[in-house]
Amino acid sequence: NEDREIKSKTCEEFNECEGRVRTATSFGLRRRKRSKKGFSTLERKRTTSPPPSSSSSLSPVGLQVFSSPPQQCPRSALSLSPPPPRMSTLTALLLLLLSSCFLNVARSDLASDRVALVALRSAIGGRLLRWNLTDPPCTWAGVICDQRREQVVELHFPGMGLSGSLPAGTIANLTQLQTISFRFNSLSGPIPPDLASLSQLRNLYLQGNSFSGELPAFLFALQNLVRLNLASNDLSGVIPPAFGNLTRLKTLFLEDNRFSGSIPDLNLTLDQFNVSSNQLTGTIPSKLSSMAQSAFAGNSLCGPPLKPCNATGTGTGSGNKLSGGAIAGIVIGSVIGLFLILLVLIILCRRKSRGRSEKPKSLESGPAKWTEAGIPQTREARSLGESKATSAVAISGDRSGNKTLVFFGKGTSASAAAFDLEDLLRASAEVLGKGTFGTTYKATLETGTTVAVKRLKDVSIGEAEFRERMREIGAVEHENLVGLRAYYYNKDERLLVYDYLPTGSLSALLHGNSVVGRTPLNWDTRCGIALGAARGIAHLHSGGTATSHGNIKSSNVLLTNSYEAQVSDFGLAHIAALTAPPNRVDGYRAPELTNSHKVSQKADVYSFGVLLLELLTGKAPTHSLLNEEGVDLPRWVQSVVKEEWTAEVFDVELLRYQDVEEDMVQLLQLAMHCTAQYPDKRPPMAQVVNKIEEICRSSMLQEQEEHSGSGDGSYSHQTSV
Ligand SMILES: Nc1ncnc2c1ncn2[C@@H]1O[C@H](COP(=O)(O)OP(=O)(O)OP(=O)(O)O)[C@@H](O)[C@H]1O
Repeated sequence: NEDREIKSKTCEEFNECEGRVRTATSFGLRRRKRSKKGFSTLERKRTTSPPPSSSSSLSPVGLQVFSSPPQQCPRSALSLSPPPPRMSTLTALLLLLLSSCFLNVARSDLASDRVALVALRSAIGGRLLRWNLTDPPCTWAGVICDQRREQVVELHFPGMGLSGSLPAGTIANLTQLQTISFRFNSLSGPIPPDLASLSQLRNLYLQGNSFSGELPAFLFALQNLVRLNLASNDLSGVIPPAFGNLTRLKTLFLEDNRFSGSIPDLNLTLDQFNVSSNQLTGTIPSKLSSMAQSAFAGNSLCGPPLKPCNATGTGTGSGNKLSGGAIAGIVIGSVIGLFLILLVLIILCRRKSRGRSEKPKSLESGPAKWTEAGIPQTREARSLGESKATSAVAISGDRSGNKTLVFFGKGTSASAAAFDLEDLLRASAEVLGKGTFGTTYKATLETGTTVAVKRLKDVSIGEAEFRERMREIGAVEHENLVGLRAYYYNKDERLLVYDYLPTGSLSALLHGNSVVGRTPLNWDTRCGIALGAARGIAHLHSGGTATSHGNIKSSNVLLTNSYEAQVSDFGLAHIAALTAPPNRVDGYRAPELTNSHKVSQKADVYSFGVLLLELLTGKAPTHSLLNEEGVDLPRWVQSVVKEEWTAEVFDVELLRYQDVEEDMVQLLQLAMHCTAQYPDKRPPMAQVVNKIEEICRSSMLQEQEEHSGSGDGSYSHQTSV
């Protein structure tokens, strides 16, 4: 009876404690799966060791119970065999000895993990893995331990410049590893034989290295593997049918290697699969026919989803195989032919349009100018097909002779009627980009003033309504909003004049061509941008429930010289909503907006959430299909987080800021909150601002101190490398 009592007390304590564990992990982000080894130890322990004396001093073993459903606890307690006779002192002593022995084993587990990590570091990392060896291994960058901090369960060393091959006897000793991410390093040699010992391994990311040789047999004994990414290595040989043994496998990426032979008929239900850019031949197994064509591109494969196979097992076409030279000849011939046809067409078109528009000769050679026809005569403008569309348009004043720009605001470069329409027309212009509402140009006036001019297309609302809308937009002044400085209206042409922000957009900064010397954004800068953009949007929303932006995305977050964010294009979605639907990028659009004319504050919050995810992951939602995960950004992040490998979602650039990891996770949680599927579940923008302030406060304060301490007034966004 005493024994039964003790056991049910233990269960109560465990359940009480479970509540706490749940709260601590309620976001589901930091939770780690418990190891099987832990469970089996528990089973042994539960029948042998005395219960912990209080819930606050629960041993780690006690916590293991919570991985079973709560109701199982009393059941298992009651289902125990009849109570044993009273414990003798000797038995109690023996139990004490056993439990202390167990704790020592746990301690020695971490000690041996530590030894393995140090060996790994000296083999492939050197100083690149900046660990303070006097700290416990669970605090080392990229090393994640189980909840009891007794064993290493995950290693994340993406893009850290690691090189060399993994010697035997290093990671083999980290027996509880569930996730290994060594992606985008320079590791070489065969697939590490040490992996054979890691029976708990679920996620293995070795893509973007120089591993070579054939796929080893031990890989197919890792029964727990769910995700395997070996893309972009130098692996060769065949794809073994033994992959079929990995019954839990959901993701298999083998693209960009030198695999040959055919794809085996795997009896697996894969969510993600890619073998493109190898030397594979033969028919695609029917089970893989639902995958995208791109998953097989760059091989000599046939069958759905590619073209049907002929008798020889290659793509349809003539039975006789064409030689490589013949194929190359045909391709080159077709390209040249096509090019010539295009050239003739272009010459004909240009002659025709020249005749029609009687373009002044000086424009051909002179500096790019806005002409009286309102055409910025730059090569870019012409290539965008603008000349033709606008050649009949003249900003020569409407019938009433109105040739004036209407100005708003005060005291900035573009305001205070510092120039008139004539000045604007004489300015040299450069296309910045073509968006939903028209084309935006950078116009440099002869005085040296630079402004951004948006040339609206397809606005069919009446003049009075247009002018009223402009008055409303022009009245909005906020440091995080790109203010409308002036506009021009006549029945054929509408120009909006804004301050020009030289640093460009967040989109260009995050995803711009990786120009040499491009500065990656550090954590503080990203925090500041998130906060600035949130404040700008919150200011718009403070104008009443009917006010919303309607087109929030990273190309509409512009940056000042000191990397402060200003949100642009506000108010335009409402104008477009009255005419044509805004061409909002799907990746930012809230799921409830099936009718793209609709805009709402809650939809803005969703778009802003996607923007936060973009800042944190470095991935562009518009390119979601190109993400290796092949899903939209919120869904992808959710799936990664659900699988408990949170660190994987963050931009590689951010992974070096280990001291703000908690802040990053909190911002990620906020982004997920903003992108909740149901609008009611999303927080209002004012709340979002408060939360970002709270999350970013410490790092921003620190940065402000450094800033004021530097005394030169400059703001550095350089990443400390
Ligand atoms: N005031 C400005 N200063 C500097 N760059 C600007 C300014 N306004 C717009 N841009 C840049 O010009 C380009 C075109 O902008 P535009 O607003 O026409 O299209 P978009 O932002 O790509 O799409 P959308 O029209 O849907 O907002 C974008 O790269 C944008 O970042």
